[in-house]
Amino acid sequence: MGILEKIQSIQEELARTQKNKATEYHIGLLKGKLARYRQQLLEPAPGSSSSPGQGFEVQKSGDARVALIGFPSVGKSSLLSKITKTKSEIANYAFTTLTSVPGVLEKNGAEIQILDLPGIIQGASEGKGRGRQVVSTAKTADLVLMILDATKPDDQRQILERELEAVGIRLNKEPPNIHFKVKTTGGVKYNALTPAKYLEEKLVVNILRDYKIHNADVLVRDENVTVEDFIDVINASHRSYIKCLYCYNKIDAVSLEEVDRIARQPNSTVISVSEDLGIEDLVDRIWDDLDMLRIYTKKKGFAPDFVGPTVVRKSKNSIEDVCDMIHREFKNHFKYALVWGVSAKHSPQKCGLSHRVCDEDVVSIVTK
Ligand SMILES: Nc1nc2c(ncn2[C@@H]2O[C@H](COP(=O)(O)OP(=O)(O)OP(=O)(O)O)[C@@H](O)[C@H]2O)c(=O)[nH]1
Ligand SMILES: [K+]
Ligand SMILES: [Mg+2]
Repeated sequence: MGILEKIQSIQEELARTQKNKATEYHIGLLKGKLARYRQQLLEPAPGSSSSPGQGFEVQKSGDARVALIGFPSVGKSSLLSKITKTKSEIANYAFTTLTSVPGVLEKNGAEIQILDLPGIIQGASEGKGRGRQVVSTAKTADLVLMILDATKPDDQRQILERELEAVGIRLNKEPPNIHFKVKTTGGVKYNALTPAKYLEEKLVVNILRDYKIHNADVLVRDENVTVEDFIDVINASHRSYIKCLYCYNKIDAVSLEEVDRIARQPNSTVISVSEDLGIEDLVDRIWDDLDMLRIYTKKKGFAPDFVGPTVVRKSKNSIEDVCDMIHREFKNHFKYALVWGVSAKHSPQKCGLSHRVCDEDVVSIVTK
């Protein structure tokens, strides 16, 4: 049996197995196996030079990358052409775009790379069309902008989510709170801070056995983690936790009531590229979701540079991170930093490398 058939047979078994307490354990094992085969599918076949799991090779540029993911003809290229200076071919037939087309969105002095991609369809992650390349490219993004057609049924979103999940992308989710470490001896040591509701030691041990892991520490820190979460932790090196903004295009073609309903869904925004509706809001949302901070650097005796801010992420916002953004060598010559703005207790505050900056702080780095 090939991997695709194995995957299919497990999926069929999962579909016909009723979910209840008695089958929970068996379902857990099946899910572990399924994840293992899916992973194999994404890896190049031994001896082959091609690597099916690879994305389109587009040089990363700017301060962040946003990938446009969606079915054919939902308006991905129309949007790219609207918010960047790049023109990507637009037409009313499916699969107009056949490769990855990068454009640059300028916002708040930052440069955000927007990647227009070919449309994907159900089965993309298993290699239908350019699908696998597209979903693999999505993995490299800081934000997935899922473009949806407001005139189409709700299930379009779920189908796309499943395709992204199949290649290990987890949308709008934090990594599961499980400590996991593979060891060389000692067997599997399972512990939970409070008893896990959906996991038990025997299942954990047997899933690990299927992965040929016989020695490991497992500490469950959150009672709500699921079997899927545990499988994700075993496969952590192949998982990407990425924010997703759901963007419904073509609202010019649906009723106001429908627009209102869609706009109220979580992480969702509504636009019409052709009627120029909601575009500014969308760009603001992209900026917010990328969690970027603008830092204005200042040389001694000069006014701060308010035109070309140094951009850092909220999760990497120490003075050390700011130094790294300016120059690789910078922190080696670092003496102290002067900081003006929200993060400073007084202006300016003299700070070390670990000080955390806020949006629009002014920073002056003093070197040795
Ligand atoms: N009614 C309406 N049509 C739109 C809107 N935006 C784009 N379109 C039309 O939708 C069709 C597809 O647009 P594209 O930008 O080529 O779509 P795409 O998602 O890039 O398509 P592929 O590259 O084939 O995957 C074109 O005929 C556009 O003119 C919109 O806001 N409203
Ligand atoms: K199209
Ligand atoms: Mg296109």
